[in-house]
Amino acid sequence: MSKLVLSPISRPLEGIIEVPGDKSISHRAVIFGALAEGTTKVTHFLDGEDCMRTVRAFQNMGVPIFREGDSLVIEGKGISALKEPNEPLYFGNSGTTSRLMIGLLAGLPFFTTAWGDPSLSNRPMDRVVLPLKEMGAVIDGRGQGSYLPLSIRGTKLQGIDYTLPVKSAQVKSAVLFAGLLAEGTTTVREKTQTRNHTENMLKAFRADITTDGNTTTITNKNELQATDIYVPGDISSAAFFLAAAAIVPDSRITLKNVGLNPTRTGILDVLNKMGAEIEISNQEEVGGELIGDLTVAYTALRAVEIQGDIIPRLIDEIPVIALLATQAEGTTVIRDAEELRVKETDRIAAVADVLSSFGADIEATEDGMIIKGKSQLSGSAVSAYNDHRIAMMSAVASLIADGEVTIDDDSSIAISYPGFFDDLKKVMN
Ligand SMILES: O=C(O)C1=C[C@@H](OP(=O)(O)O)[C@@H](O)[C@H](O)C1
Ligand SMILES: C=C(OP(=O)(O)O)C(=O)O
Repeated sequence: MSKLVLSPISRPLEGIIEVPGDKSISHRAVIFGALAEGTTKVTHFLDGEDCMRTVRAFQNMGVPIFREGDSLVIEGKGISALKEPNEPLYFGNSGTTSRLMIGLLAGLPFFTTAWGDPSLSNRPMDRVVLPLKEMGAVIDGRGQGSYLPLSIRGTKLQGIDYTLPVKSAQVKSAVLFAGLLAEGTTTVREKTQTRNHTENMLKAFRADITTDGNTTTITNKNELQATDIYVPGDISSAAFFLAAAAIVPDSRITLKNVGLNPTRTGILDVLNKMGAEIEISNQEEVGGELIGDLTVAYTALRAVEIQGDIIPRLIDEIPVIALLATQAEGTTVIRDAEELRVKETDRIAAVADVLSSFGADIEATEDGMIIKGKSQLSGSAVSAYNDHRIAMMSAVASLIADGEVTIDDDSSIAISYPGFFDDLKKVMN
């Protein structure tokens, strides 16, 4: 636990930074590398705590995974070489590790137990357990398998045709992983498109998968082909610097090699609508994922309405978007974001609490929030709710507060952005 005291800054933010690798893509690179036959080299892998949970899970199943220079090397020996772990798998704080791994473990021929920290133990797992049970999975735990710890007796699964009841890439991915191991064909349909990194990477590893709009079909394949992966910068991490540049007067920041997959770029649409100018340069496609450099400068912001299909494209950025809204003229309304209630913490309640401590005019609603701007933020002592995104949002807010900000514990930042304060220092000099 480490308490953090931050002082407001008096100079603009300026500079160029490269944010760490994308968390979603890093998890998936480890999973597919471990399932494939051959060596997968992952460059710009995110060394955050969450992704290390996925690495350790596969090490516990006998897959050699190690660092070599800047890369992570995974020596896959194929799906059939995975071994029953001899200890319970610990997924820490990571929802992505849990949902994706449960999908996979359900179809592997051995027994596992999985557990997590107190936050993860309160997050719903029935959203993956229910479709997996329809496929024949044998899973048990509190609330009939709704919460970790879970026991998973891997078994032969049957393909299904499943329409996602929640807008969740984790659920989609869990069913696709199970589909990779199941007999027959598995189809996943989503009403609103969520991030598609699993589909992109399954194609790169030569799985038998097709996508047609929001429908994905996968057929059992025992062999995936190893391939090297470059992990783009995480737009969810870049978001904190996009916001910082937009709200600290006269700032200008460039972020290099950021992932610009359209299923993730909702925050850029929101910033544009708020009046911020974002320059995108050096765009290219690497391994099925779009990347590019982003430059953002300080501008007067105006309020926006955020709802509907854009929500999954910016779900993890809503805490920092709420901070942006406190600096925008007018009333910002965020709707359809009820998923925030079941993240690392209830992010609707946490954001409303933290930003009102800073003096913002914010009201939590059932599925979002209403923020009236523009407010002068004041120094305050806040809780990060043990949530990395709330901790970093609070740190960015401190840049424009008129007094000292104390954050009770900043250790959660290591979940997704271990070098956050080093990068912040780079643009403060
Ligand atoms: O698939 C993924 O990598 C993720 C999907 C999202 O969660 P949901 O699938 O629960 O919406 C997101 O919030 C999370 O940070 C990462
Ligand atoms: C919700 C998040 O991650 P996860 O679901 O993997 O814990 C996040 O990173 O904001």
